[in-house]
Amino acid sequence: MRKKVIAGNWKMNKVLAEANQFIDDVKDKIPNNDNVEAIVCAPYVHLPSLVDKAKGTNVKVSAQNMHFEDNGAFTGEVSPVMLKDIGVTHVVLGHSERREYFAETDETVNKKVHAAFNHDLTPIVCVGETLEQREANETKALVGDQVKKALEGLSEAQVAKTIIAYEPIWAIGTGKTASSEDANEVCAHVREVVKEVTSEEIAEQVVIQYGGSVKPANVDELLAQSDIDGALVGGASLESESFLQLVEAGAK
Ligand SMILES: O=C[C@H](O)COP(=O)(O)O
Repeated sequence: MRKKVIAGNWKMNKVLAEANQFIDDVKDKIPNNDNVEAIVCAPYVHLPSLVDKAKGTNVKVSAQNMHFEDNGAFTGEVSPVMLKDIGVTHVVLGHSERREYFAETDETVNKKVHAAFNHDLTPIVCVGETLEQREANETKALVGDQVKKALEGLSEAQVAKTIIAYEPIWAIGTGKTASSEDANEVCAHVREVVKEVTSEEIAEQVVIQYGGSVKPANVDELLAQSDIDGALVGGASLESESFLQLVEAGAK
Protein backbone atom coordinates (compact mmCIF):
# COMPACT_ATOMS: atom_id res chain seq x y z
CA MET A 1 0.00 0.00 0.00
CA ARG A 2 1.26 3.49 -0.83
CA LYS A 3 1.75 5.77 2.14
CA LYS A 4 -0.27 8.98 2.36
CA VAL A 5 1.70 12.21 2.16
CA ILE A 6 0.14 15.31 3.70
CA ALA A 7 2.04 18.47 2.84
CA GLY A 8 1.08 21.86 4.23
CA ASN A 9 2.06 24.64 1.85
CA TRP A 10 2.10 27.83 3.88
CA LYS A 11 2.81 29.95 0.79
CA MET A 12 3.84 33.50 1.81
CA ASN A 13 2.42 33.37 5.32
CA LYS A 14 3.68 33.42 8.94
CA VAL A 15 6.51 35.29 10.60
CA LEU A 16 9.26 33.26 12.25
CA ALA A 17 7.70 33.14 15.73
CA GLU A 18 4.45 31.79 14.26
CA ALA A 19 6.31 29.23 12.16
CA ASN A 20 8.29 28.01 15.18
CA GLN A 21 5.17 27.85 17.32
CA PHE A 22 3.45 25.70 14.71
CA ILE A 23 6.20 23.06 14.89
CA ASP A 24 6.09 23.15 18.69
CA ASP A 25 2.34 22.61 18.55
CA VAL A 26 2.38 19.64 16.18
CA LYS A 27 5.69 17.87 16.70
CA ASP A 28 4.65 15.48 19.45
CA LYS A 29 1.21 14.83 17.97
CA ILE A 30 2.08 13.68 14.46
CA PRO A 31 1.15 9.98 14.29
CA ASN A 32 4.23 7.81 14.31
CA ASN A 33 3.36 5.22 11.71
CA ASP A 34 4.40 4.22 8.22
CA ASN A 35 1.04 5.04 6.68
CA VAL A 36 1.57 8.78 6.66
CA GLU A 37 4.25 11.38 6.08
CA ALA A 38 3.78 14.97 7.26
CA ILE A 39 5.58 17.80 5.50
CA VAL A 40 5.60 21.53 6.11
CA CYS A 41 6.47 23.69 3.07
CA ALA A 42 7.66 26.99 4.48
CA PRO A 43 9.12 30.29 3.21
CA TYR A 44 12.89 30.17 2.74
CA VAL A 45 13.73 32.40 5.71
CA HIS A 46 12.07 30.00 8.16
CA LEU A 47 13.67 26.82 6.86
CA PRO A 48 16.85 26.64 9.02
CA SER A 49 14.87 27.20 12.20
CA LEU A 50 12.13 24.72 11.25
CA VAL A 51 14.63 22.03 10.24
CA ASP A 52 16.28 22.47 13.62
CA LYS A 53 12.99 22.33 15.53
CA ALA A 54 11.72 19.34 13.55
CA LYS A 55 14.84 17.23 14.23
CA GLY A 56 13.89 13.92 15.83
CA THR A 57 10.19 14.44 15.06
CA ASN A 58 7.98 13.03 12.30
CA VAL A 59 7.71 16.39 10.56
CA LYS A 60 9.68 16.92 7.35
CA VAL A 61 10.53 20.36 6.05
CA SER A 62 10.16 21.45 2.44
CA ALA A 63 10.98 24.55 0.42
CA GLN A 64 8.34 26.01 -1.89
CA ASN A 65 10.67 26.55 -4.85
CA MET A 66 14.35 26.69 -5.78
CA HIS A 67 16.64 27.53 -8.72
CA PHE A 68 17.99 24.72 -10.87
CA GLU A 69 21.62 25.88 -10.80
CA ASP A 70 23.93 25.00 -7.90
CA ASN A 71 25.26 28.56 -7.55
CA GLY A 72 26.03 31.66 -9.60
CA ALA A 73 24.84 35.15 -10.49
CA PHE A 74 21.12 34.68 -9.89
CA THR A 75 20.22 37.50 -7.51
CA GLY A 76 17.41 36.63 -5.14
CA GLU A 77 17.46 32.90 -5.87
CA VAL A 78 18.10 29.89 -3.63
CA SER A 79 19.84 26.75 -4.89
CA PRO A 80 19.36 23.03 -4.22
CA VAL A 81 22.85 22.96 -2.68
CA MET A 82 21.75 25.51 -0.10
CA LEU A 83 18.54 23.64 0.71
CA LYS A 84 20.33 20.32 1.11
CA ASP A 85 23.02 21.96 3.21
CA ILE A 86 20.52 23.12 5.85
CA GLY A 87 18.70 19.77 6.01
CA VAL A 88 15.62 20.39 3.89
CA THR A 89 14.26 17.12 2.44
CA HIS A 90 11.57 18.18 -0.06
CA VAL A 91 10.90 20.97 -2.52
CA VAL A 92 7.64 22.03 -4.18
CA LEU A 93 8.17 22.64 -7.89
CA GLY A 94 5.91 24.12 -10.56
CA HIS A 95 3.16 25.30 -8.25
CA SER A 96 0.51 27.06 -10.36
CA GLU A 97 1.25 30.32 -8.53
CA ARG A 98 4.89 30.07 -9.64
CA ARG A 99 3.77 29.22 -13.17
CA GLU A 100 1.30 32.14 -13.25
CA TYR A 101 3.18 34.93 -11.44
CA PHE A 102 6.84 33.95 -11.79
CA ALA A 103 7.09 32.60 -15.33
CA GLU A 104 7.74 28.99 -14.31
CA THR A 105 7.48 26.72 -17.35
CA ASP A 106 7.42 22.98 -17.94
CA GLU A 107 11.05 23.28 -19.06
CA THR A 108 12.24 25.02 -15.88
CA VAL A 109 10.22 22.60 -13.78
CA ASN A 110 12.00 19.70 -15.49
CA LYS A 111 15.41 21.30 -14.88
CA LYS A 112 14.50 21.81 -11.23
CA VAL A 113 13.30 18.20 -10.83
CA HIS A 114 16.68 17.00 -12.12
CA ALA A 115 18.49 19.44 -9.83
CA ALA A 116 16.45 18.20 -6.86
CA PHE A 117 17.46 14.60 -7.48
CA ASN A 118 21.08 15.60 -8.07
CA HIS A 119 21.05 16.87 -4.49
CA ASP A 120 18.92 14.17 -2.94
CA LEU A 121 15.85 16.37 -2.45
CA THR A 122 12.39 14.92 -3.08
CA PRO A 123 10.42 17.01 -5.57
CA ILE A 124 6.71 17.64 -5.13
CA VAL A 125 5.72 18.48 -8.70
CA CYS A 126 2.48 20.42 -9.17
CA VAL A 127 0.29 20.09 -12.23
CA GLY A 128 -3.25 21.24 -12.96
CA GLU A 129 -5.65 22.94 -15.32
CA THR A 130 -7.48 26.28 -15.37
CA LEU A 131 -11.27 26.45 -15.34
CA GLU A 132 -11.28 27.36 -19.04
CA GLN A 133 -9.16 24.31 -19.84
CA ARG A 134 -11.46 22.08 -17.81
CA GLU A 135 -14.54 23.46 -19.53
CA ALA A 136 -12.88 22.89 -22.89
CA ASN A 137 -12.32 19.26 -21.88
CA GLU A 138 -8.55 19.68 -22.03
CA THR A 139 -7.76 18.58 -18.47
CA LYS A 140 -6.30 15.14 -19.13
CA ALA A 141 -4.27 16.18 -22.17
CA LEU A 142 -2.87 19.23 -20.40
CA VAL A 143 -2.09 17.51 -17.11
CA GLY A 144 -0.63 14.49 -18.90
CA ASP A 145 1.62 16.78 -20.89
CA GLN A 146 2.79 18.62 -17.76
CA VAL A 147 3.59 15.29 -16.09
CA LYS A 148 5.53 13.97 -19.09
CA LYS A 149 7.57 17.15 -19.41
CA ALA A 150 8.33 17.31 -15.69
CA LEU A 151 9.59 13.71 -15.66
CA GLU A 152 11.57 13.85 -18.90
CA GLY A 153 15.04 12.33 -18.63
CA LEU A 154 14.59 10.90 -15.12
CA SER A 155 15.55 7.33 -14.30
CA GLU A 156 12.75 4.96 -13.30
CA ALA A 157 14.03 4.99 -9.72
CA GLN A 158 13.78 8.81 -9.67
CA VAL A 159 10.26 8.78 -11.11
CA ALA A 160 9.24 6.32 -8.40
CA LYS A 161 10.40 8.79 -5.74
CA THR A 162 8.72 11.84 -7.29
CA ILE A 163 5.60 13.14 -5.58
CA ILE A 164 3.08 14.54 -8.05
CA ALA A 165 0.41 16.96 -6.83
CA TYR A 166 -2.66 17.38 -9.01
CA GLU A 167 -4.10 20.80 -8.25
CA PRO A 168 -6.91 22.12 -10.44
CA ILE A 169 -6.17 25.85 -10.45
CA TRP A 170 -9.84 26.77 -10.12
CA ALA A 171 -9.99 24.88 -6.80
CA ILE A 172 -7.00 26.59 -5.18
CA GLY A 173 -7.94 28.95 -2.37
CA THR A 174 -11.49 29.26 -3.73
CA GLY A 175 -13.32 26.91 -1.41
CA LYS A 176 -14.31 24.92 -4.52
CA THR A 177 -13.02 21.36 -4.34
CA ALA A 178 -13.08 19.01 -7.28
CA SER A 179 -15.50 16.21 -6.46
CA SER A 180 -13.52 13.29 -5.08
CA GLU A 181 -14.48 11.23 -8.14
CA ASP A 182 -13.31 13.94 -10.57
CA ALA A 183 -10.07 14.44 -8.61
CA ASN A 184 -9.49 10.69 -8.59
CA GLU A 185 -10.14 10.41 -12.33
CA VAL A 186 -7.36 12.90 -13.06
CA CYS A 187 -5.00 11.35 -10.49
CA ALA A 188 -5.64 7.94 -12.10
CA HIS A 189 -4.83 9.51 -15.47
CA VAL A 190 -1.58 10.88 -14.03
CA ARG A 191 -0.72 7.34 -12.92
CA GLU A 192 -1.49 6.06 -16.44
CA VAL A 193 0.87 8.65 -17.89
CA VAL A 194 3.59 7.65 -15.42
CA LYS A 195 3.02 4.04 -16.50
CA GLU A 196 3.37 5.05 -20.17
CA VAL A 197 6.73 6.69 -19.54
CA THR A 198 8.02 4.04 -17.13
CA SER A 199 6.20 0.84 -16.20
CA GLU A 200 3.23 -0.39 -14.21
CA GLU A 201 5.50 -1.27 -11.30
CA ILE A 202 6.87 2.27 -11.07
CA ALA A 203 3.45 3.87 -11.60
CA GLU A 204 2.09 1.88 -8.67
CA GLN A 205 4.77 3.34 -6.39
CA VAL A 206 4.35 7.01 -7.26
CA VAL A 207 2.60 9.14 -4.65
CA ILE A 208 -0.05 11.34 -6.26
CA GLN A 209 -1.57 14.06 -4.11
CA TYR A 210 -4.67 16.14 -4.68
CA GLY A 211 -4.64 19.84 -3.82
CA GLY A 212 -7.30 22.53 -3.91
CA SER A 213 -9.38 23.58 -0.90
CA VAL A 214 -8.61 20.38 1.03
CA LYS A 215 -9.78 20.65 4.64
CA PRO A 216 -10.63 18.34 7.54
CA ALA A 217 -14.25 18.16 6.35
CA ASN A 218 -13.43 16.73 2.91
CA VAL A 219 -10.08 14.99 3.37
CA ASP A 220 -11.45 11.54 4.31
CA GLU A 221 -13.49 11.28 1.15
CA LEU A 222 -10.59 12.41 -1.02
CA LEU A 223 -8.10 10.04 0.61
CA ALA A 224 -10.53 7.13 0.25
CA GLN A 225 -10.15 7.31 -3.54
CA SER A 226 -8.05 4.67 -5.28
CA ASP A 227 -5.45 7.00 -6.79
CA ILE A 228 -5.25 9.87 -4.29
CA ASP A 229 -2.29 9.28 -1.98
CA GLY A 230 -2.29 12.47 0.00
CA ALA A 231 -2.91 16.17 -0.15
CA LEU A 232 -1.06 19.40 -0.81
CA VAL A 233 -2.89 21.82 1.40
CA GLY A 234 -2.74 25.60 1.50
CA GLY A 235 -5.23 27.47 3.70
CA ALA A 236 -6.15 24.57 5.98
CA SER A 237 -2.49 23.88 6.79
CA LEU A 238 -1.90 27.23 8.43
CA GLU A 239 -3.56 26.30 11.73
CA SER A 240 -1.79 23.52 13.64
CA GLU A 241 -5.06 21.94 14.76
CA SER A 242 -6.42 21.59 11.27
CA PHE A 243 -3.06 20.39 9.87
CA LEU A 244 -3.01 17.69 12.55
CA GLN A 245 -6.52 16.58 11.63
CA LEU A 246 -5.42 16.23 8.00
CA VAL A 247 -2.37 14.19 8.98
CA GLU A 248 -4.49 11.99 11.25
CA ALA A 249 -6.84 11.34 8.33
CA GLY A 250 -3.81 10.20 6.32
CA ALA A 251 -2.71 7.86 9.10
CA LYS A 252 -5.99 5.88 9.19
O1 LIG B 1 -0.34 24.28 -2.43
C1 LIG B 1 -1.52 24.23 -2.06
C2 LIG B 1 -2.60 24.52 -2.97
O2 LIG B 1 -2.34 25.63 -3.75
C3 LIG B 1 -3.96 24.48 -2.37
O3 LIG B 1 -4.27 25.65 -1.64
P1 LIG B 1 -5.64 25.69 -0.82
O4 LIG B 1 -5.69 24.48 0.03
O5 LIG B 1 -5.58 26.97 -0.04
O6 LIG B 1 -6.74 25.68 -1.84
